[in-house]
Amino acid sequence: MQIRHSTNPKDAKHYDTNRLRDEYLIDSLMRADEICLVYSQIDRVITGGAMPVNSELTLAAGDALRASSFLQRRELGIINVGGSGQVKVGDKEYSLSKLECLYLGRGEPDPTFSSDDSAQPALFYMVSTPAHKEYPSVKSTQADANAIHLGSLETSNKRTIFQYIHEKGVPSCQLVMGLTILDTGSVWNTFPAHTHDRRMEVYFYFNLGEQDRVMHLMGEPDETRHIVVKNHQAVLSPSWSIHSGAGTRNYGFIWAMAGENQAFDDMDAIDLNNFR
Ligand SMILES: O=C[C@H](O)[C@@H](O)CC(=O)C(=O)O
Ligand SMILES: [Zn+2]
Repeated sequence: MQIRHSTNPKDAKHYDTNRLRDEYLIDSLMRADEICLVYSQIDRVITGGAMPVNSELTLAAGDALRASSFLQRRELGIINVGGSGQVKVGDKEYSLSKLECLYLGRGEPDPTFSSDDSAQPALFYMVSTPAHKEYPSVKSTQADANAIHLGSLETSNKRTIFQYIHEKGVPSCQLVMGLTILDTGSVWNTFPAHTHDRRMEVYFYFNLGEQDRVMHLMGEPDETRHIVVKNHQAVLSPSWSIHSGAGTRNYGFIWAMAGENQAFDDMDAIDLNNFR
């Protein structure tokens, strides 16, 4: 598990391209028969990917957590962005097709991941946050999610937000998680951009081709920077940073948040007059 520290916006404005990428970009999450994990000190969020091809993979605590199991003091959200696969937790087995979500509550045994077809491996993206009580583990399909339609084709940002783990959906201690799908011809996400001082966020991009890129925008609203992002890469967004972007085509992204509250609407839209 790679460890990353928190950063201060006063320092971040002096970062060059490499440093920005080292701190905020998670460039490799889906590697065959591996579980990739990044522990960020920003709200202690763990971002990970599991890509089982020829073997079953187990998510274990490892040394960094000093815990008896990964979920001893944590909760976990999993969304599959690949072929269908299985998540085994104790004597329960959950089948996850593309874009289905599984919430695992505190206290669950170490989950194992497998693919139904090694030619079309499952790609389990996951985000975990500290948890202080048990909530039931729940699988949700896209139909179970709360769908919010936003944007328009005129502004190249027609998209649908699917909220899975959130205040009015699957309950959790602090994790809020879902995904957004852009319509064909729409390339902009989360514009006008916003910040939320009470929560950090992680964006994970998917449904991009090899030759596609998203110019992910970050930074304080009056000190914006960009990170060039490929398919299946993620970007950490501290609470002081905007998180937005434009791609070379339409795409999807999984967003996950942790922090002080779970109020999705507790965000501050950027006044475009102060946006630089
Ligand atoms: O705080 C909320 C998150 O940034 C995302 O849910 C926003 C988003 O998916 C979108 O505008 O498309
Ligand atoms: Zn946000």
